[in-house]
Formats: sequence, structure tokens, C-alpha cells
Amino acid sequence: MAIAYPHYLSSKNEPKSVEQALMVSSTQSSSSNRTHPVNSLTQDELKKIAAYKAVEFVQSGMVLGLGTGSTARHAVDRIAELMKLGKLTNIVGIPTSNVTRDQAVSLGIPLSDLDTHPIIDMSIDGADEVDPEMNLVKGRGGSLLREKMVEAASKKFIVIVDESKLVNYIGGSGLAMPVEIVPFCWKFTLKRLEMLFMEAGCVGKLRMFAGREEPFVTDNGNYIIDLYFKKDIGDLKASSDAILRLAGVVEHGMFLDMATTLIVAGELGVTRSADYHYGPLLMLKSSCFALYGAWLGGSQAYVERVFPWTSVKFIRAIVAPDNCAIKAWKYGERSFRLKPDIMLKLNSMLCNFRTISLCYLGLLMDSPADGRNQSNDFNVCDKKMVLRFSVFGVL
Ligand SMILES: O=C(CO)[C@H](O)[C@H](O)COP(=O)(O)O
Repeated sequence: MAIAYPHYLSSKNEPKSVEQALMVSSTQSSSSNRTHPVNSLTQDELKKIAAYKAVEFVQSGMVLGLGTGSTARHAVDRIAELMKLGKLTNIVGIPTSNVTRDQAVSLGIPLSDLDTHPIIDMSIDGADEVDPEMNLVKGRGGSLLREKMVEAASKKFIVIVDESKLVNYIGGSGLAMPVEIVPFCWKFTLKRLEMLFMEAGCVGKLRMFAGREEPFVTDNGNYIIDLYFKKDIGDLKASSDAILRLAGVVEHGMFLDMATTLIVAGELGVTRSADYHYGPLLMLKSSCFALYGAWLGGSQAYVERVFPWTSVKFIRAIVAPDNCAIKAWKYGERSFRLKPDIMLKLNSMLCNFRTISLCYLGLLMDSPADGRNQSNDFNVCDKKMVLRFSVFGVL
């Protein structure tokens, strides 16, 4: 849902404050009021708007992953503010860095850790890059390891960014993709990392403390190698596996398939990706598709072939709803770009259509892995399946 902040933008004589801009209700319609800003907002103001929007999803009693960085900082401030006002109670924070821990302590937010709270209700954190699949680069602030641990243990992971963080592909900003490594023989590890991505023109640099001739040391006592790519590195999963296989590497800053919601603040308003995630109808539909696929084929492998983008996540969502990121509708998530509401809805309809078409195609071209339907002929049994799929498709 896109939310503009028109009353911030409209006043001729008296520009309103960011605080007032942040008070725009999420239910307010945006499209009719969308105008270009009179005054441009600064990047920090946009970060604050995204952060405040995310905090609207926090409920009393939640265990919250508290992110690190200048955007997440605003979210932590806001959570503390709402706690002081009595609007949020019984909150427990799990900080992702020593800096965030210190901030939360100074604001009086009760803290805990993953040992005590292995399942976190929601994490809110910034990112350095977000690609159209909602994969992220994080860690330019140096906290990627703890961030990944906390956010991977979160049922919902809300990413908050200003629009400058949106990229076409991971590495696309030309800025660093950080890798946390052990200090032992760091030059050796740096070379191995560069060699992995030679084709992408990768250059690695040891991160230094700003203004000091000393290597930057993470909260875990490790170093960071910043990787710069000249080209797209291609398959992110394969790249991630290759990096993690290197002895000496602790973790990298690619957060693949982890974000469940993206909130982008831009000059035209705030856009949220995840109207689809929590919609009961969508979850019901998604579950029906996944279960139906499983019933047809009798195997997850079959579901994966018929639902190439969704099945694994659906199964995860159904079988283990507490398991990290639950992404219900991949194509829905793609609509995070700054689009008016109507475009989101059209996109969603198109997704349904595409999915149903692919189901048909899958049934026509493929047969279940369990041998129930060995022939590739489009026989009577297939037709029945298509008919059943249609019913679910219409639903
Ligand atoms: O990953 C991070 C820290 O490790 C930050 O979330 C990321 O660097 C974004 O920072 P900012 O909100 O300051 O732009």
C-alpha cells in the first residue's frame, strides 16, 4: 500500500515537520493526493518515515529483533517513545549489535538474547541494497553476523529503506558487499574471495576504522572484507554457498530470501510490499495451492515443478509456520516499487493468472514424480486434475 504524506508537501507558507508527516495514517488514500514535494526530504527524513511506518506493526508483548544502522536507529527510538507513552507494553528487544544494545539500554527497552528467545516475533532493520526479489545486502555498518542470526530467527523481518537502496541486482549500487572473516591470515582469505568472483571483476578491501590506520573489528572480534563487483555476480544462492565454503569466512552480507516485508520511503510516499503476506485469503489460497499440488503429485518435488517460485516457501509456511521468513506470494512481493495501489492490485491479479497458467502448463508437460501418472499424454486423469486446478484457481 502506498502512502503519500501530502500534508507535508502541500503547505505553501508553512512547511510541516517530518513528525507531522509521519502521522499520516496507513489507511489514508494516497493516489488522489499524490503530488511532487515542495521541499525535498533528506535521506535521513525518509529513513525515519520508513522506520516509523514499520513500528506501526509492532504490538504489545512482542519479542523484537532490533536492527543496526541509521534507519533502524529511528525504529528503536520510536519503539521506546511508544513504550513511554504506554502504547506499547511488555516488549522485549533482541539487539543486533553492541551499538543497538547501548541505545536500547539508554532508552529503557528491556533486552534479551537468542538463547532465551530463540523465536523472535518480528525484526526491523535497514539494508544497504534491496533487489527486486527482496534479497538484501547488509553489513556496511559491520553488524551482519548478529543481524543475520537474529533476523533468521524472526517470524517476520521488516526491512526499512529509503528509495536510494533499491538496486536492479545485488552489487548493483557499486558499493561494498561485506564479508566477515576471521583475522587469521586475512590476506589469504581476501585473495580467495576475489578469485571466486574473478569474472565479475571483484576487488576486495579490508575495512578500516574510519580515520584510523587499524582494521575495523566487529562485535565478534572479526575483520570485514568489502567486496566490490564490476558486474552482476549471477546466481546468488551459488555465490552464497561458495563464500561460506571458504575456511576463514564467518558470514557474508547477502540476506537471501529472508525479508518478509519491505517498507520503502521515497519522494512520492511510503510503499509497503507485504499487503499480501498477512492477508488471510491469500494465505488460504496459497495453502490450498500447495496442499493441492502435494496431493496431486504426492511429493514436494512435484510441487516444486508445478509451483516453481512458491512451493518450498508454502510448505515451510504450512509445516513450520514459526520458521523464519514466510513468503507467500513471490510475484506479489515484486510489486514493492513505488506504484499506486491500483497497480499493486492489477499486479496481484496478473500473478494469479500467471500461476494458474503455469499450473496448466506444468500438468500438460510434466507428470508426478511418484509414478501415479507416468505418461506425458494429456489423458483423462490429467484433464480431471486441470479441472480441479481451475476450481482452486478461481477460488
Ligand atoms: O546492515 C546494516 C548494519 O550492519 C545496516 O542495516 C545497513 O548498513 C543500513 O544502514 P543505514 O540504515 O545506516 O543506511
